[in-house]
Amino acid sequence: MTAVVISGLIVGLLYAIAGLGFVVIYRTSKVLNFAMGGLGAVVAYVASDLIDLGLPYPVVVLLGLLVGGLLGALLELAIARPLRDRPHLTVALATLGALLILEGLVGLRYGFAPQSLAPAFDRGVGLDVGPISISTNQLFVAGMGLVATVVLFAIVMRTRLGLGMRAVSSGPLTAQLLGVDVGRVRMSAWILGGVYGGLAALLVTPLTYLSPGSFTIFLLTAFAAVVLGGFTSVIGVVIGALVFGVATNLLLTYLDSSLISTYTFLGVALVLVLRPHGIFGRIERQVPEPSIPSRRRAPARRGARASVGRPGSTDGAAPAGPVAVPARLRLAGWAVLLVVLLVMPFVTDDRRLFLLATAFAMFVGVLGLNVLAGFSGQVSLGQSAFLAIGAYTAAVAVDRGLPPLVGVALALVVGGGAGLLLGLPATRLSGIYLTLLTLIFAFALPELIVYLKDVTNGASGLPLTPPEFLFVPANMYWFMLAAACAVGAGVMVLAGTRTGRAWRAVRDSEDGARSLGLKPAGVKLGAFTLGSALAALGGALGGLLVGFVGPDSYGVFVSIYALLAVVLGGSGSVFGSLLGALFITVVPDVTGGSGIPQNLLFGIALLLVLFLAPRGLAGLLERATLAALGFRERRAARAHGLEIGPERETVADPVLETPSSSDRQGSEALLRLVGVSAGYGVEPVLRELDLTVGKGEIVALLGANGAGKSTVLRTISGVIPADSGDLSWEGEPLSGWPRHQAAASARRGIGHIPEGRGIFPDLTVKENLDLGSFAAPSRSVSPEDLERVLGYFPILGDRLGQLAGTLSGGEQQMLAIARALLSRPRLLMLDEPSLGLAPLISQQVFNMMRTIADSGVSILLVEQNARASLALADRAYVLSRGRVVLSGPADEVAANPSLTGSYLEVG
Ligand SMILES: Nc1ncnc2c1ncn2[C@@H]1O[C@H](COP(=O)(O)OP(=O)(O)OP(=O)(O)O)[C@@H](O)[C@H]1O
Repeated sequence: MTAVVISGLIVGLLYAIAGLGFVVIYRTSKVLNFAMGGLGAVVAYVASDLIDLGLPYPVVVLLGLLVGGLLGALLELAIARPLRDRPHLTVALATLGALLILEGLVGLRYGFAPQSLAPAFDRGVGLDVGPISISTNQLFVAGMGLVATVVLFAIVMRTRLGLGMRAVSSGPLTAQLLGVDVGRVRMSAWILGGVYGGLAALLVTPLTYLSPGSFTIFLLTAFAAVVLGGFTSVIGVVIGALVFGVATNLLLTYLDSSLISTYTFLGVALVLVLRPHGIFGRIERQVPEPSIPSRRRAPARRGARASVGRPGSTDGAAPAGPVAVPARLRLAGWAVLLVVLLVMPFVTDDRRLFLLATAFAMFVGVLGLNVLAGFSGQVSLGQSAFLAIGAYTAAVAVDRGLPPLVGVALALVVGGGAGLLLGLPATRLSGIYLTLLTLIFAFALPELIVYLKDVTNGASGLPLTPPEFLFVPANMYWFMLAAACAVGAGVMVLAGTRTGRAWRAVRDSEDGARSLGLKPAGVKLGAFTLGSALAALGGALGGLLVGFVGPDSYGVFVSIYALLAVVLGGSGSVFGSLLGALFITVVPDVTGGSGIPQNLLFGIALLLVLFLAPRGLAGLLERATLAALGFRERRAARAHGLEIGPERETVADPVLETPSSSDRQGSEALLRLVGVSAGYGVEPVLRELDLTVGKGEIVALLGANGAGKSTVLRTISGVIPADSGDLSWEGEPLSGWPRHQAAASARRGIGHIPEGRGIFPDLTVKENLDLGSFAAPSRSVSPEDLERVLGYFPILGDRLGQLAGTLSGGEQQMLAIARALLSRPRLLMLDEPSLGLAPLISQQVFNMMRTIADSGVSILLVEQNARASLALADRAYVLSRGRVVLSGPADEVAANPSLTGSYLEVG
């Protein structure tokens, strides 16, 4: 028993190392890095080469870690960075593409046959404790595991980089405003993740075997262990991995070891149902931040909004698309396709017909996954299991004497039932937890099939002989085509109904869907059930084609290929599913003899699509057809009565008084904006704005809701770029600063406390204050600085060890100001500092601003309490629809009769 626990702990440490690599990247970039499996494979093969060269083992390990780190950096540069403005799922899929490429390349270089990697030490006994003996290699693995865990814990909890990582994890924009170089932090995390992935591969491979895909299989199990523990903390990951390692070892020893994945699945399902964020995890609290659309995306989004749910959009509405395809054209496209498919049996040979029939069966399964992932936003990796359920249902039915077609019909029903059962817990989970549960299900099912050998004939499989008329290849083709047409048309019709709209509403925003009166869990469960039923049908059809079903045909990689087909073809598109299914069926057939690994081709295709054609091959084809027919975006949109981009504002801007000419003078100006226009999409929010802040001045920025006040602050601190005009800081242009503009401006002395304060709730008060050091001139917070700032806010001194999320609203505001002051800003911009504060606390905050200004720091204040801010300020600007309509000394602005009521209530 003790020996089992000890070896379980060692396996657990291995899971922990791999898991830490995952988590460090996930926390900072919100990307599930599937490419880690390929990275580990490269490291292990390089190590094997180096050992063959006769290098000493420590050198091999060091070089292996170096390769891991370099690959981590490469993945960040090539995938995470260019795709950083795209949804996290897209980036995760891109890492899946990278995984396939890395595995393919490794296979090309070293072959796919399993090999062994020598362990660091031989397996001789290293330690005898009573009856238990631990091998030297086990001791080595345990030692490395412990060191790796402690080192990562120290980095995350005790270093400046770790503090930056934790800040980026819960509020990347806010971290930037504090001077954290988010790009550099993320790069460091990917390097660290690569090193940990490499280390895990070096330690695991000698215990198992070496093949291009072996480390990926280990990683997927490690992933289960990590999510079980809780994805949010280093300690949670380690404890979860250890518990998982010991539990699976105990199960392997004392229960039937052939059902290990099934037990794992049941255990994980139970934990996730009871604790949806893992045993030790909790929901990571995020700093509320505005979502800033990237420039490139903005127009496409408008297009997407215009095209979703369009009547006549028979394809069930692609998720995004700048061009709305006229319904007639779409119908004509389908008609042409149908004609081509109908003439196929008369123009091609039996082999090709069989290939196409296979693609149609695959299409049914892929469309099932598209209903789940593309239409309703649930990424499942369990599709292979449902394909297996369908194939086996039909085969068992035939085995019991039922006609094959009845078996196929039963597959649909049983698949739907199984989907309903798994969906009940799964659809209540969000994001990666749903993916995880379905992934483990996919692992467990082939094993369960072998175990239930009385019914399934175990590893030998079962025949699934089709009815006699299907022995003729052309008949098989017609049959599969008819099934594909029926399913495709059914999903298209459904996508255009209330149900389809509900899927898309839940996919786009669960909260939004709830506000429309929908129940997201029910909608998702419906989609999950349908998706599973279609997968099972696809599985049964596939079984009929081959005439046989066996457990080996339904590994997890089949799920990955199905997901690949969805994305390649076009997520949320029926036509896309057909193209995707054709791609994954036909391409391997065409390239089979070339010696190029299939994964390499799939990976390259996936990356190309994700980078160049986010709507998949279907979108690409659609665009090409429209271009060939002379459609242009705006013309196509107008043909549908749609408008791309908002109407230009026609209401004249009321001008109270021309801005004071002193704005354009003021040689002592610290900050100067001249003719600045800026915004978030196509239309500017700020229009030709002039504004200055002098040294030591308090300037108030007033205006009604939506006038653009926060946008002015965001433009100054570089959160959004100015479209035109000049911004200068002490006479130097602001735009000349490096890329991470917000971090750069913080370091140059522009402090920006955003609306909502930007406090990191899961960091302590002291850690929040330490973040002030990132933009400080000395890049550190000296004890004197801390004492000076705590002198302003003594209450914070008593709360240094407390989590900032537990502070009162007033204390949080004080913390935000104190943190900003620690970076020694020369201009402090505050956005609604009194929002939600009791009058007395508000007054204290205002008094503090006066003291700060008296110490030489300029203040630009956006404040809803106009009377209080005018009383405090030296000068004021009044904004309306992004233009300055009144400016001057604060008392003159306050006295202006047209101010009251027109733009804001003074007082
Ligand atoms: N993150 C964003 N993405 C897209 N548009 C935005 C974003 N933030 C603001 N806007 C738009 O810019 C305009 C100005 O908003 P802004 O928040 O600057 O106004 P404000 O004067 O600060 O208003 P409030 O007092 O209500 O905060 C509004 O029309 C708003 O819809």
